[in-house]
Amino acid sequence: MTPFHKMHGLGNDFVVVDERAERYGLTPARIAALADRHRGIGCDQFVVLQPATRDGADVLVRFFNADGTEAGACGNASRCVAALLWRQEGRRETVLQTRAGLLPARVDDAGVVTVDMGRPALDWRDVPLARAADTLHLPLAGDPAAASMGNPHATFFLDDMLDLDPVVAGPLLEHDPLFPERANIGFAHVRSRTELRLRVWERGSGLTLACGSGACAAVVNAVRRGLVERTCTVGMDGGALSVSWRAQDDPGEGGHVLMTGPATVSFVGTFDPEGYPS
Ligand SMILES: N[C@H](CCC[C@H](N)C(=O)O)C(=O)O
Repeated sequence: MTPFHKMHGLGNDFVVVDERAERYGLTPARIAALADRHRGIGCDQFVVLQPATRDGADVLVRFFNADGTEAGACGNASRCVAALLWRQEGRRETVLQTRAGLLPARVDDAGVVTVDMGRPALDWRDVPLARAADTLHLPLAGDPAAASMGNPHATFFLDDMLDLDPVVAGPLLEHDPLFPERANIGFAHVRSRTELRLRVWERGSGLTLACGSGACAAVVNAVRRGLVERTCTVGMDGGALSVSWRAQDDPGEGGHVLMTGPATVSFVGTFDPEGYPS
């Protein structure tokens, strides 16, 4: 049997499996079956811990969406992994090795987690887009902006959150040919110079209660457009994150995006991988 932790960050929920000591034969098909909310455990993303392979990293973290596809970043799950390592190993500060790079994380006395999500990528090639375009104003109806936090995000800025329904517009935009690797689609409303409202249709998982990398991308894109200050509260259906895009000349974290918020263990359990299609 394979042990797991069921966790969430503001309701964006995860199954976390630790493969640092043993591999469990987790194929994309098996992951998708385990992520299924009726036939499996159910989660937005499936998170696998493996031994770090880079100097300076404490753990390699891989993120898989509910459809079994692997993503380069997952902000909410990154906070959850940092919180789990704190609970299990007593380490407040850890470095997560992800496809987006090495992400330093810190758990404070109240159990609130800050992850340095690194620098956003703003060039069309790095989002990526299928052709050259201004990532501040994509050639799409609704004039979204795009940025990568190690995963692709398009952010729409709405006068009213009801102007676009994420459940209707999200899947069409996720699969737009402009996004060769698909995209996470953010629907944002600027409440003030320091507050955004956001809903995200996530690539490979659909509408989630919160999206950490999406909150980071939304703040980056809003700052680029001059809509907000560099430190913002991002309110999502599941709750709020604090996101700060450090100025380029900031000592130590210049140009990095810091994301702060909660991480929760819901329960622990076990499953038999052989009981799921490989
Ligand atoms: N669906 C995303 C991965 C999870 C992102 C989200 N759960 C977060 O907290 O950042 C993608 O395919 O890039």
